[in-house]
Amino acid sequence: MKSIRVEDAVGSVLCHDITRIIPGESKGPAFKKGHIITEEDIPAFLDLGKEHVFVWEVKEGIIHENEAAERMAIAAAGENIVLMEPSEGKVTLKAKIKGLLKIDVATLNIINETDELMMGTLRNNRLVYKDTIIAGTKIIPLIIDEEKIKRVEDICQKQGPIIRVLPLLPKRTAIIITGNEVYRGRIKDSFTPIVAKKLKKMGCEIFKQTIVDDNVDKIAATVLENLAEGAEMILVTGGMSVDPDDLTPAGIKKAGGTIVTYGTPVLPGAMFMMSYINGIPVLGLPGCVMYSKTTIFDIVLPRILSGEVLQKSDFAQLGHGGLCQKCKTCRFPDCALNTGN
Ligand SMILES: Nc1nc2c(c(=O)[nH]1)N[C@H]1C(S)=C(S)[C@@H](COP(=O)(O)OP(=O)(O)OC[C@H]3O[C@@H](n4cnc5c(N)ncnc54)[C@H](O)[C@@H]3O)O[C@H]1N2
Ligand code: MOO
Repeated sequence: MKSIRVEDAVGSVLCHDITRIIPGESKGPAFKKGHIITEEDIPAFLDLGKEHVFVWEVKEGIIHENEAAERMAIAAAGENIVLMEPSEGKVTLKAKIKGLLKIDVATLNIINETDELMMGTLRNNRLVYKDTIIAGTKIIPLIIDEEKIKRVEDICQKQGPIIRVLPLLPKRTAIIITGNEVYRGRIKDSFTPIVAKKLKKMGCEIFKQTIVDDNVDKIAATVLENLAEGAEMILVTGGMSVDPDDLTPAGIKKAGGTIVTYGTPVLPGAMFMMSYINGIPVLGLPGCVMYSKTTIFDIVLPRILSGEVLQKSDFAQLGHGGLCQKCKTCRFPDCALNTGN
C-alpha cells in the first residue's frame, strides 16, 4: 500500500473509502475501498479535497479482489448455478432451478486451506429453490497473488465442479399401507395424505395406493405387483418396529429387496429401511414419518429423486447432526439436521 497523487493513481486499487458529506443532506462513501481508479474519477477526488490516496498497484501476478472472487466462483460452479456480479471482493452463487444441492465437501475443504480466500456454501444434499443463495466466494485482502486463484482453478478443473444443483426427476410412486387396524377399518389411514403432500412438493404423485394387513406374503406380493405396474418408487408404511405385527422389513426382503440399511442414525427415523429391487427404490417408512414434521424421509427423498443410488455410508454420515430438535416452527432444511456429507 502506498500514498500517491490522484493523477498518478489511474488503474490502481483504492485502499480506503472516500466519504462525501453534503451538509444537512447526506453522508456516505463517494468511492469505496477496492474501487479501481479511472481517469474520470480524478476531478471528483479533487472536489472532495483528495489530492493523494492510498492505493495498491495492480501489477503482473497480482489481481483485484473482484476478479479473483469471480474466477473462483466460475471454477467452482457446475450445472444450474447463476453467478451474481462481483462486489466488494465477493461473488454470490444462486440456484437456477429447484433441485438438490451437491457440494464436493472434501474439495471445498482443500480450497479453504488456502490463505486469503474463502468459499462458503449451504449444507450438502439439501433441497434448494430457484434463486436460493447457495454459496459465496470472497477474497480477504483487496488484491491477491494470482497463483492462489490458479491453484483453486486447477483443483476445480481436476475434481470437476464442486457446487452443483441437480434437477429432481419425478418418480411414479406406489404406496402400500400396512397394518391390521387400517386394513380392518378400525382406524382411518393417515399416512397417505401426509406422504402425498411431501411427494407433491417434489413434483411426484402417488399412482397407486394399497392397504394390506400385517402379512409378510401379502406385503411382498403387493410390492411385486406395483413393480409389474411400472412403479418407479415404492413406499411401504408402518410395521417397521419390533412388535410381532411389525412385518414390513420381512415383506420387503421377501419381495427381493437388496437392503441398503434397516435403521438410520436419524431421530425421527431410526426404524427406516432403504432397499432397491432392480434399481427401483423401495422404502420402509416407520410410524414417525406420519406424526413428526420432519424425518429421515425428508432427508432422503430429494436425494432419491435426483437419481442418486444411496449406500450404507450415506446413511452412516447422517448421525452427526441426525437429531431433530423439534422446533415449534420447523425450518428444515435451514437448521442443524444433517442432510449428509
Ligand atoms: N419397544 C419399542 N417400541 C418402539 C420402538 C422400538 O424400537 N422398541 N420403535 C419406535 C419407533 S422409532 C417408531 S417410529 C414407532 C413406529 O414404528 P412402526 O413403523 O412399527 O409403526 P406401527 O407400530 O405400525 O404404528 C405405530 C402407530 O401408528 C399407527 N399407524 C400406523 N400406520 C397408520 C396409518 N396408515 N394410518 C393411521 N395410523 C397408523 C398405528 O395404529 C400405531 O398406533 O415404534 C416405536 N416403538
Ligand atoms: O423410526 Mo422412529 O423415529 O425413530 O420414530
